[in-house]
Amino acid sequence: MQIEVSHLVKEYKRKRDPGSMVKALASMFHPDYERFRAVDDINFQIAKGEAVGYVGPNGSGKSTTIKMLSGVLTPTEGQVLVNGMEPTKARMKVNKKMGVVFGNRSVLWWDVPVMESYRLLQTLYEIPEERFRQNLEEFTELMEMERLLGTPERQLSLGQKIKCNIAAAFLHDPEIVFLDEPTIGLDSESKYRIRKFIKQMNEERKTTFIVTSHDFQDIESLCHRIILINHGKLVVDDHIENVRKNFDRRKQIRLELERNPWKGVTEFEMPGVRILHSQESELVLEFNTEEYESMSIMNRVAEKSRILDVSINGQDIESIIRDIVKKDNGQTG
Ligand SMILES: Nc1ncnc2c1ncn2[C@@H]1O[C@H](COP(=O)(O)OP(=O)(O)OP(=O)(O)O)[C@@H](O)[C@H]1O
Repeated sequence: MQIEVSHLVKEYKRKRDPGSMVKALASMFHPDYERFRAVDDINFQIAKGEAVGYVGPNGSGKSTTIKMLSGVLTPTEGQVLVNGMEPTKARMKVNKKMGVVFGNRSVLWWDVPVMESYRLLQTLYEIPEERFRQNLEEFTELMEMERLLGTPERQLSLGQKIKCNIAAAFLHDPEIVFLDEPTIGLDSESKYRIRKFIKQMNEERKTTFIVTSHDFQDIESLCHRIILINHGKLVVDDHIENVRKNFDRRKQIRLELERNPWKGVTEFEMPGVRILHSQESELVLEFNTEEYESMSIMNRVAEKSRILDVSINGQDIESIIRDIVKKDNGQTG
């Protein structure tokens, strides 16, 4: 396995909630700290060439995990091995095999042409000239960035900046690349190009990817597997298709009716079936697949109106994940 994470824990200190105004004032002078687990006993393994979406709500511990995988933070307990090495102990060696792309941070120098930044990275990572040239040629062609190389970063648009940062992350032929919100703030054309480039690197070079993103189109288009964490604990680790199969609980039926008897009605007569939309001839219902089958709902509708057309949709992965998190938090609905 290329990445092995076992019983990984990271504890931070945070100020204890004082509970009352008086205590809050007192705690300004004598703050009372408590330790809490941002990452709490996580285990997973990632093989070379996998593309994994590491997802979870804000504050669930994603960045903390990635920082431990890349050797920036030392685990409180447990172990991370990258190619058999502990990242904090062999930081230079491990870093040479890694690349990072932060959608909202840059590794390029603000004031110098992009090419000069690349040259500095070449020196830093000791990239042989021939390899550097081949990679640069391939990346500039794939992401159409020839014109950008002579421009300082400060003059680039957000999309151009991200393209240049992505190319920068791949110049030293990393085996593992961390992508943190790689397409944040981009238009759909730039998103498409960037995702295409990343997929190509994954398929042709077998680069391993760990993607943390709140944009589930990134996750769906780039990753085969999802690891979901919540409050620092691992909740799901499976192929996206299995997550869809095992957790898709809500379906929507869109019906075109000759006459819609539920027009202006807010409740459907079968408990638990929700009316999402009801117009002249269109009715959209949502139901839980553990409670009902689509046929029984359609039969009930057909008792009152002729059905002209019907389509049935499952949940998208984003709403499936949202439901799993809600359930894990002990919420319903
Ligand atoms: N240096 C730190 N000191 C104390 N607490 C921290 C520190 N860094 C993060 N935390 C806390 O640890 C928890 C996990 O944070 P982390 O940044 O790993 O979450 P995340 O899943 O990456 O969130 P987001 O999606 O918002 O980026 C949060 O409660 C956060 O406030």
